[in-house]
Amino acid sequence: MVDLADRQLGAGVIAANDEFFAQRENLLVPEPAVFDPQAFGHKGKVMDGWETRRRRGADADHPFPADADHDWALIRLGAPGMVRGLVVDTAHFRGNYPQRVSVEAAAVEGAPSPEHLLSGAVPWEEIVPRTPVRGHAANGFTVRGERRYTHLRLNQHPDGGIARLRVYGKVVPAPEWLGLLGTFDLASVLHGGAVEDASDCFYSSPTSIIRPDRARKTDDGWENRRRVRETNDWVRFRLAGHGQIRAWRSTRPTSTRATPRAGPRSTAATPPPPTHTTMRPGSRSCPAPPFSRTPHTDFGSQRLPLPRICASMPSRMGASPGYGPMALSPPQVRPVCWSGTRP
Ligand SMILES: NC(=O)NC(NC(N)=O)C(=O)[O-]
Repeated sequence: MVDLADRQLGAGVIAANDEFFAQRENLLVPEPAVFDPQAFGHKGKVMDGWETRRRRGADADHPFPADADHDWALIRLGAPGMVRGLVVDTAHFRGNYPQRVSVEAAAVEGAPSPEHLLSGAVPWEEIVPRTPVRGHAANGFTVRGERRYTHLRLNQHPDGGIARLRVYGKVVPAPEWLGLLGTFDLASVLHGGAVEDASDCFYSSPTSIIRPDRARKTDDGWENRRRVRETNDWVRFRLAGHGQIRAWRSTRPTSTRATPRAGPRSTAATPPPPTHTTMRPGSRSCPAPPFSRTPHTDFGSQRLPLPRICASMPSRMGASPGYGPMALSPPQVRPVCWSGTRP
């Protein structure tokens, strides 16, 4: 699945009501959050995340925050789509994480301002109800529903700090936009292409090679582990829809083949990946969602690509290992149990 809130797809945190201790933009930094125990600034502990000030009540007669008091951040998704899962990562926020979080979502085309999004004219739907979270943990939520969203509102009740937000889902571009483009990259994640499977993801995810941005360094690409065996490494892509191939292009080391041999689980005679294709407006077909409709608590048991890819990236994930399990199970949204405990 794709992180719809990936900064490299164009996602951004466009507003927040408060960012006293740490800036909202940190929420979408691609790398794991870091912590320097010696780093203190004029306001307090330097934190890698979005952290608001502590709330108090309205006056001496009401010393504590009211039930409705909360802090919020507005996120523009890099690509519109259906949200399947969220990770609210409170890494390194051990005493200053929020007591509860909630997430709302809306679909507004174009580039709406924060003022417009908050004006009351935009209908927001709650996709994660107010739910207690753990500190220094990756708090995972499964989201069900077929609605397509462009923006999220992340709320912390009543205040606190969150290191990272990841929004996993399926890209659903506007059909009118694809029709206007005419010829476009049918494999691109921005247009709904996705990686279905791959022979190896040891160093990095193969989704890297269908991202719209240019690779800047080696780990911006797909790299498998080095070994000798009977087959080449392979990736199976799901294209955005049926299309007429005009051209295709790949950037690869010279020793690899343009037409990969089918891997053990790939479809036979897989053609080379198309990149520039024409799609007839309205011809796009959405594949079945990767989540089942039954409640579940574990991404892994649903055979989702996320943990499999993460699990096969020990060199990267090793930088921030361990996420505590959660015991909460609200009706529509279920926290995901992750193995291990943060050090
Ligand atoms: N040590 C802290 O984290 N203090 C406060 N936060 C920061 N960032 O200083 C707080 O508790 O809100």
